[in-house]
Amino acid sequence: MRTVHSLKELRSILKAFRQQDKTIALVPTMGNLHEGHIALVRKATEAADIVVTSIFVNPMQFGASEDLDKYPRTLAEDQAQLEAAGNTLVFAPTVDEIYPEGLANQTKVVVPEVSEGHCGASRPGHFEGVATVVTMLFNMVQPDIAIFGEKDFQQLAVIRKLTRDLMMPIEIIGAPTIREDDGLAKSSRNGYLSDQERAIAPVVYKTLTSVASQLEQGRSDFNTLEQEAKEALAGAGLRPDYFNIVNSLTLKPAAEADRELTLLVAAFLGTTRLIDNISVTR
Ligand SMILES: Nc1ncnc2c1ncn2[C@@H]1O[C@H](COP(=O)(O)OP(=O)(O)OP(=O)(O)O)[C@@H](O)[C@H]1O
Ligand SMILES: CC(C)(CO)[C@@H](O)C(=O)[O-]
Ligand code: BAL
Repeated sequence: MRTVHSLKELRSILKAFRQQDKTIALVPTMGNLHEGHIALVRKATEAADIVVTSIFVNPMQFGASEDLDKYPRTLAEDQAQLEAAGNTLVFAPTVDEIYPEGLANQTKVVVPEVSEGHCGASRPGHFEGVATVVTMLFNMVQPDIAIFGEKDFQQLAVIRKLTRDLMMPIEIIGAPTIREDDGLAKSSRNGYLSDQERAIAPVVYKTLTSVASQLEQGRSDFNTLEQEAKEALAGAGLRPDYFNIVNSLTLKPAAEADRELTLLVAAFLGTTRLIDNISVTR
């Protein structure tokens, strides 16, 4: 497995693979890899000949008061896990390589509708940053396939729409959320939790599954269910950011006639912001 830091090296290696008619899968990450990321890489190895994993903590998607500076950077450990999972190439560029003219002068990609609400409302500019860097990664790697986790449900919807709207010949594959034994979705940010917070964190998934089963049993008073879920989170010591029951495709508030629903949640535990979701068919 090779690691490259420059676009020039990346392009020259990929050109050789393309000349051999190899198919390429891209797994974009911000590093500090865990089993959730590795599941994406394994899926990629089944779907394409060559797997490129990018590791880039993208400053454009972080708000001014967010955790850009403290976000864990663990390249050596990440490389070892990727090698074991059958990854071919790691692309770990510097910020200057990606934004040589700085962030203020950078052309941006805006994805309407699905970027609005939920994390888009709580993290203004976040999905613009994600859509921009993912578009750039797609142009740099030119993959046949790209794999993203369903844990970031709204992000996956944003990327599906941008790929469709910009006519990119890339198949987007979503992969299920990998969880700890107690249900907590694996996330790099779980590492910020104190022992006491870590013990409380599974309440997020427990609340999701409880609301999901009530929907399956026929409840459709969505606003009341959302309110009850936020109260359950607050009662356990979390500070709910949002708990929204939405149409799985549009991410708009659920309507009585909708059959495919997704429950989207974000909540703070101390200073750590956790997100999760679960989908229900009724
Ligand atoms: N538990 C998980 N199961 C499946 N996919 C995941 C999981 N966690 C992250 N991913 C996916 O891995 C890719 C890279 O995500 P990222 O590097 O932000 O990881 P993360 O652990 O979600 O970090 P963060 O704590 O910053 O949200 C995304 O497509 C994301 O959806
Ligand atoms: C897709 C992504 C790598 C873009 O920076 C990031 O948002 C992430 O890790 O989910
Ligand atoms: N996992 C999505 C990346 C972010 O929170 O910035």
